[in-house]
Amino acid sequence: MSIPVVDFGECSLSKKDVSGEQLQNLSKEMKTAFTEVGFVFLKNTGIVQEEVDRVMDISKKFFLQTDEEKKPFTRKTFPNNLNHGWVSLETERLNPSRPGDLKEAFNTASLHPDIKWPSAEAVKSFQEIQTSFFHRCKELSLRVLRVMAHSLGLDPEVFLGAHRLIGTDGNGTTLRSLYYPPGSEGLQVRRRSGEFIGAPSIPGAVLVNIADLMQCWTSDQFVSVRHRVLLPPAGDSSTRQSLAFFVQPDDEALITCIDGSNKYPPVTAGAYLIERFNDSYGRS
Ligand SMILES: O=C(O)CCC(=O)C(=O)O
Ligand SMILES: [Fe+2]
Repeated sequence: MSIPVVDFGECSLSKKDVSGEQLQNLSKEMKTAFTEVGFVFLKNTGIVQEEVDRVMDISKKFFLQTDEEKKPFTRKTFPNNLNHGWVSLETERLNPSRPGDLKEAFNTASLHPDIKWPSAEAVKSFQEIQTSFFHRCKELSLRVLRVMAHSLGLDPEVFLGAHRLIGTDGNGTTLRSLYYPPGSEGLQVRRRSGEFIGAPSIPGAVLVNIADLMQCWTSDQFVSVRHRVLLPPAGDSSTRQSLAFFVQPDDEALITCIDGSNKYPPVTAGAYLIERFNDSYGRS
């Protein structure tokens, strides 16, 4: 059993409008993936491998600089957005019962004009590349959110209405470039049966993860499942890179179960995110 692959061509970014009728089949396939697995690969999204490679390349150039060169861009030093910036090796701990994660990251969380961007010769186009890819991911995410609502028979605005501020400091959405030291094995996703299955990357495809807040919002109709990147086997010397776009509702959006139940208490998206940061970076 592997992660479902769905053709998103009907809603591709290369198409201007999407009619309700075209959403029918797509919605059905996405619903199955999100209710049974929690992850889905989307093909033909309009985001192409060349764009992804460009972001990967410039990110790698950033990571290959010395820690001294990266330090001025450290996360938590940007007053208008505390999640923006560089996360050094072993700073984050996504599983609180384990040591720090073996990875570096760069979070593009703010597009505010006051943000100081890396500008050394090797990474000159860093800002332009990260920013334009952020916008592409934003557009795709809005389309995915619309299909999600459609698939549950809901008003298309139910999720979109809470994602009006992506790309501003009133919304926590973040493009993360991740860089793992040599040998980290690929991503694995846990099935509901408990076994971990591989999620080997498909060139040109986008992997969508429901994640915890969306599970709460949909009252457990969509499932959020554990996933992990394993430690390297001894002797492997290749590094691993990935790009993750963490879509967040607007900070002030109140997330309440869409079925009207009280299965999860209402929470604003901003408060929820701060709580999760405290879990993975330590309370401050
Ligand atoms: O690197 C990956 O493939 C997955 C990263 C991830 O799941 C995360 O950063 O939350
Ligand atoms: Fe993750």
